[in-house]
Amino acid sequence: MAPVAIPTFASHQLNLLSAELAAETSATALLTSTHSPSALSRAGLAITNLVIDSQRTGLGGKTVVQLGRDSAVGVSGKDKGGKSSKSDAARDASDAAGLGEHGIRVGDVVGIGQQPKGAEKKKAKSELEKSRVEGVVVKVRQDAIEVAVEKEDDAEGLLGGSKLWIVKLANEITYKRMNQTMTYLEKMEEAEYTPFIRVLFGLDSVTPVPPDIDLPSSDYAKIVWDNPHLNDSQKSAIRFALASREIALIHGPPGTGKTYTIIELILQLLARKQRVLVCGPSNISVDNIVERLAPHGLPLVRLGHPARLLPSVLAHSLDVLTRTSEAAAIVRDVAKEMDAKQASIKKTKSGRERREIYSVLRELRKEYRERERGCVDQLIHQSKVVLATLHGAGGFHLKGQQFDVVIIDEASQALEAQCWVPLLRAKKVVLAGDHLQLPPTVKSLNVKEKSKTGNAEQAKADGKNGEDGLGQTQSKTKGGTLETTMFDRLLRLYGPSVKRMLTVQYRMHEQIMTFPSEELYEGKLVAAEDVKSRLLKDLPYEVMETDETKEALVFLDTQGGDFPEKTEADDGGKSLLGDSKSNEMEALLVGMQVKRLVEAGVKATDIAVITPYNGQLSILSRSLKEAYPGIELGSVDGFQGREKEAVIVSLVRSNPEHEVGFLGEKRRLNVAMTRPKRHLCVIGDSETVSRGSNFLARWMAFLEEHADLRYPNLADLHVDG
Ligand SMILES: Nc1ncnc2c1ncn2[C@@H]1O[C@H](COP(=O)(O)OP(=O)(O)OP(=O)(O)O)[C@@H](O)[C@H]1O
Repeated sequence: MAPVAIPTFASHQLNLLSAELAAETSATALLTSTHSPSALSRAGLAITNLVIDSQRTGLGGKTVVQLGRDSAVGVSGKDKGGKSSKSDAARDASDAAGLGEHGIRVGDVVGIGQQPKGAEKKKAKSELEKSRVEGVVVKVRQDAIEVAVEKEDDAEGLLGGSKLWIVKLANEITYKRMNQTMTYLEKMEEAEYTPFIRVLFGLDSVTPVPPDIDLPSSDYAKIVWDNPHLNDSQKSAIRFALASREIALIHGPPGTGKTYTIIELILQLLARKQRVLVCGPSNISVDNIVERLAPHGLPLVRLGHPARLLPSVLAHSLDVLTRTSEAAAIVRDVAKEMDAKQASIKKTKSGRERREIYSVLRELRKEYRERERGCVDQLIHQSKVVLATLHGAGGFHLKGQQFDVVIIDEASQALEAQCWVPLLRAKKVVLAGDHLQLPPTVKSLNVKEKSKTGNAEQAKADGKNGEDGLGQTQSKTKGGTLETTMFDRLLRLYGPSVKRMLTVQYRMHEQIMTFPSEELYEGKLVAAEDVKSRLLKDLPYEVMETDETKEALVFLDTQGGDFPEKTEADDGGKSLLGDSKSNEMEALLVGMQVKRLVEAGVKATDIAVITPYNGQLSILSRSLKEAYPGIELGSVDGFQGREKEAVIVSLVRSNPEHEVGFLGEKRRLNVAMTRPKRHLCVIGDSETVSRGSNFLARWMAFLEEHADLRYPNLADLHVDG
């Protein structure tokens, strides 16, 4: 493939990103501007009638405000809390009331504002904008919510005495970082391009890795492995990543131990005195690595808002280290003083007194920041491994820092612009991912062509015949869409010579693995000894041997037209799910299969039902959630990265026109069929599905030949109830 002009690439990315941000924020903005606080609260996007219970200095010197229900609301005659401290009786009453049902979670960005009163409701948006204080939710309890406010001084404005409300906001920070990075790339003079940047765009060729690194005669053969259990493909990938000069892709099909391999790679790089920055697209992807790396006792630092980190990795968080390390003693003193001042605000009697305290607090905060800055620099400088989300690597903490290697886990789930945030600090990159599973979720259809139905699901399906496994949508559009990841692009630019594939999988029964392996992974996957013949009947708890539990692969073929699909909009009117498809008869079959598994002794928590269609998901939730507590129901997209002992896949599509919509996307099917460990049950109409693409036709043929094939009929459903 031809080299890419960097300014053209960057400006194309900027366009795509602005369309994506617009798609993300328009929904929130529309809601907050057109709905009253109480309507937003009913929709789970806001919590109303709040007062500040308390304030404290939280992690990283941030002011954390705790908001609780205004005890005057709904508890007539009680003390109106929030001024000094609530009376016990009022607190009991408000505790009992709690915050009610809402969808605000730890890590969400929220706005806290004065709640508009009745007549002002129409002006809710402008009121909110004026007085809004932004922050990140750090704790959610039944009766209170804690928010770390962004600009500490703002908290002052919230103490005016009137009722407050909080509303969930779109998180724009990730876009800001991507935009800054792309703008920087766009404006770079050619003379400023580093050799590494030139290679990433194909302006210079990648340095070839010596061909003998896996041979016993090579120096790389003498590596002393920290983990004695690595398999050969993992060792080879690590040698390759160590030997490569600029780029190494570690291709990890489902269950092949990508993260496992990355841990060893980090240890090997450190042994070679390399400075490493490890990133992932999500907090959980980064925490997963911190958790596995921490037992090795290395000096490591995890950047990121403490509210968003797993409790188990908090001890390595920069914010926490800034408080607990020796270097931090000097910072702690100021924090203590700030806490004392903050606590004294509650006791103030006049506005003047309060203002005085705030002015002292401002001075203290300035000092705190200066001392913290020194401490942070020291901590980061000492750490050989720094871990952050991709956009987190763009924060001020890493300003001026350079790394020998940047490792990006789950790279095929990351937007390319996101990857560039850490890469501007690097000389070499190792990307671990699987471009044959789903790419990052893109909300805007941006440059994708709309299908004749104008439906997003259908538009995605345009890729159904893309035989490269990536779908056509990306290759159709010059410059690609946001779904084209850096992993994809580098693979197209340089071909397989820049990657190594992990080939032993530790998840699936051999029979479940065979089709995806043959079709997508060149037949190279091997099932590890421990998993290749594991069945449900061998679970470590008592499970009866039945037709279900002794089979790894079951196919319920609903061909014949008795199990027709339905479009939500067929009911008349546009439902919230748009025109997502569903299939009620198929949902009954799913119910029947779940019942059989549970009756055989399989725990509901070991079963997942997944389907590509939200319409189907909502039917399944109605019928299964209550009957089988603990069962997991999910969309295919939402289940990526997960696994379960038994998985039932409901394909939904069954129509005389043989249309398959976005079922045609290979990567989605790949994710669906590679989630189970011991049992995969596929339910679908082979007549419709096999006409969707060659891939689907081959899958149906494979299932007919190799699965335990059954042709359910309506009578079965009545018998099984
Ligand atoms: N060489 C190995 N020997 C034994 N077990 C292994 C080996 N490599 C990986 N595993 C096991 O395989 C499982 C998957 O590993 P890991 O979580 O690292 O995979 P992953 O590729 O990151 O996962 P996913 O496929 O979900 O992205 C883990 O339980 C891990 O312990």
